[in-house]
Amino acid sequence: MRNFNFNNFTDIRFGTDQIEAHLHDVLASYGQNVLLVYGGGSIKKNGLYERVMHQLPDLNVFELGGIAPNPKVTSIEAGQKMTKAHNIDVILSIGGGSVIDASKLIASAHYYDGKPWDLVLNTKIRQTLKQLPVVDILTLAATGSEMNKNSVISNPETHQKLGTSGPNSPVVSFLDPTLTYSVSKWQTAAGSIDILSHLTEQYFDQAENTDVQDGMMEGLMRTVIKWAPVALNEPDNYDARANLMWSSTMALNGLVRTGKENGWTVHGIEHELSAYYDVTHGMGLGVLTPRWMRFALNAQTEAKFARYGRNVWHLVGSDVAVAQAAIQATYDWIKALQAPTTLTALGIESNENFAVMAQSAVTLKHLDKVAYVPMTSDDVVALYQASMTTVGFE
Ligand SMILES: NC(=O)c1ccc[n+]([C@@H]2O[C@H](COP(=O)([O-])OP(=O)(O)OC[C@H]3O[C@@H](n4cnc5c(N)ncnc54)[C@H](O)[C@@H]3O)[C@@H](O)[C@H]2O)c1
Repeated sequence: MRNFNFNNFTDIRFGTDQIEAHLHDVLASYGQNVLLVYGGGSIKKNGLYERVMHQLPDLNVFELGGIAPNPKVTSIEAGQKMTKAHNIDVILSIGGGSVIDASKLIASAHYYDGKPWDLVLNTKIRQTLKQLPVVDILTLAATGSEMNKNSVISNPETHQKLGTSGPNSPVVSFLDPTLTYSVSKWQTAAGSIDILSHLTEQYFDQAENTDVQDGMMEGLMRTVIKWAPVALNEPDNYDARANLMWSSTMALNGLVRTGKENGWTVHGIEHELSAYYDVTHGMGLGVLTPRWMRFALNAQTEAKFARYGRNVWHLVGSDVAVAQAAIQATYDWIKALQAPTTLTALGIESNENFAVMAQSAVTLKHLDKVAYVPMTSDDVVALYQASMTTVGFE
């Protein structure tokens, strides 16, 4: 286990009716001027917007809607202008990971006079800046953005989708599972796959003997595997939505990454897919993960894959048999969520960009050094190529 520092100051308000009980006072404690950030407008259709505004009659609420999935840097620029123009005291972010990610970067950009993309390219600058407080109301269980410092921002002009980390996570996060009843089957599946991927990325890691973290992750993985199909079939099953929501937060609030090397191989490779083809993040991960597992299984890693098979999938048998069956079980679970199982099914018809995407993933994520099983750009091209068909899995 590596050395680590761990703290997380996000105040979680989990469950129903927390918005009515606390939202007003939480926001007012930071000031009168609120920037409300949201996405495509589903909050206006499902009544959440009215419900929130009803709580805030005495606050000055300015609105920035239209944050797109895979949020674009242009939205951050718009938010930066608004926070400065209206002397914003606190950001209220309502949505999934895209909206919360965008809000956290806007919160930093408020204290910066240059272009927000500078802060993505150079996280060190961002770390020296103050950050507006971000209060969020989570509407989709997936990313853990509600309790971490990360944002992932896209720049379509440069074909880049990059992670950036701020000094603070949201100050308060409202997690009401009932708000996720309206999440579509597609997004429920994508979010659940994202949660599982966050866990496998941290579980299969160069640091050894991290039993505290691995045991917690096995429990979280079993939870997602159990409840995602239930949420898909019964969208308003509270227990399913509650377990998915809390596992998404716990998977990426920093707790289980402690003491790890944190190679995050598949995310680096997926970010290139989203940057070039704007695919749904979780769906890209769902296609790549089983193929990456096949790549990563070797004599050195077999015992860890067998542990995954026994403790997560309840498989029995020899190490090699359990390891292979666990990878197939991962693929079958993703398929059963009605998720695409090939890049072709995600609309990627040609391999023309694979070489440049692979090179970028290896360079940005140092996949040749910190990955669980180091990868060259040729390995990544082969992974993209293997993800074009179901050969080996069907
Ligand atoms: N910050 C992090 O640590 C982190 C981790 C992983 C991924 N990400 C990033 O987060 C983004 C993905 O976020 P996401 O998976 O939460 O999805 P999202 O925020 O992009 O939302 C996906 C879609 O679901 C809709 N939606 C949201 N809530 C809904 C609801 N209650 N009912 C109906 N529709 C709803 C949105 O309008 C949107 O169209 C990607 O850019 C990804 O790279 C961030």
